[in-house]
Amino acid sequence: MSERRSDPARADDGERAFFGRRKGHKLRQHQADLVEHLLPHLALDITQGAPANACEIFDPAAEELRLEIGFGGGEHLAAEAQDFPATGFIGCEPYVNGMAKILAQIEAHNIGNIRLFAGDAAELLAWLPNCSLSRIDLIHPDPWPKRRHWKRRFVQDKTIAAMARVLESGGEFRFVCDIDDYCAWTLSHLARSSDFVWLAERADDFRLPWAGYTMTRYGRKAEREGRRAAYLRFRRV
Ligand SMILES: C[S@@+](CC[C@H](N)C(=O)[O-])C[C@H]1O[C@@H](n2cnc3c(N)ncnc32)[C@H](O)[C@@H]1O
Repeated sequence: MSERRSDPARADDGERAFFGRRKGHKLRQHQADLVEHLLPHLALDITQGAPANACEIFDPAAEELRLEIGFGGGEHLAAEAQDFPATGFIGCEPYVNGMAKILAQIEAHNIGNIRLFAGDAAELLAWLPNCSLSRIDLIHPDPWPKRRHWKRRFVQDKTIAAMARVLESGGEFRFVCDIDDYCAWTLSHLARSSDFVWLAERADDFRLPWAGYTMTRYGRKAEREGRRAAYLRFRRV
């Protein structure tokens, strides 16, 4: 992974450094065409103010709005968007090769209820109005397993507060991860937030995916390598 030099510990004045990679292998011609010609129609421009009713980023306005952070190849995002056509979905992914993949699925299946942001989800969260989302999914986030890199994990007190601000009351933050330490980290960070409650009542509530869950590329990789994912659901109180 390419890394910025700045120390995220010093990015403490409201700014959060981004550490993922933005580019991988060269895009095929059709993928490059989609990024050049289709993405501008679907991309959110966060340099402009958000509409007071964020559902109006869709025309006609969506019934509700959901966000998937770091959608990777877009398997889960594309499936959810097709299963819930009245819901508007924002997919956030800084990695251009992932962006090309979701654009190909949007084109192939003529999906009309996805908008995209090709940047850091923390910036997108800051742009969204209060109480604008019914759900946020963070599926197999970059795990940053080394202790000195934990501060690069997406789940931090600040991003939890940002998610709490944009989620409506009763909305959900859903987190899927196959790295035990990151699951424990997320549980302990969410536990000390008064904005969320963990919804698990029995082990199967976090050991098994929720109904209708679409496995992602990283989920399949974890299974192949013998790691079991946890499926954590938190409700915004
Ligand atoms: C391990 S991959 C998982 C991809 C996909 N969710 C899956 O399960 O296959 C993590 C993804 O999160 C993206 N990512 C990392 N930091 C991010 C951030 N700050 N905002 C949005 N996406 C981010 C990466 O580009 C990468 O595609």
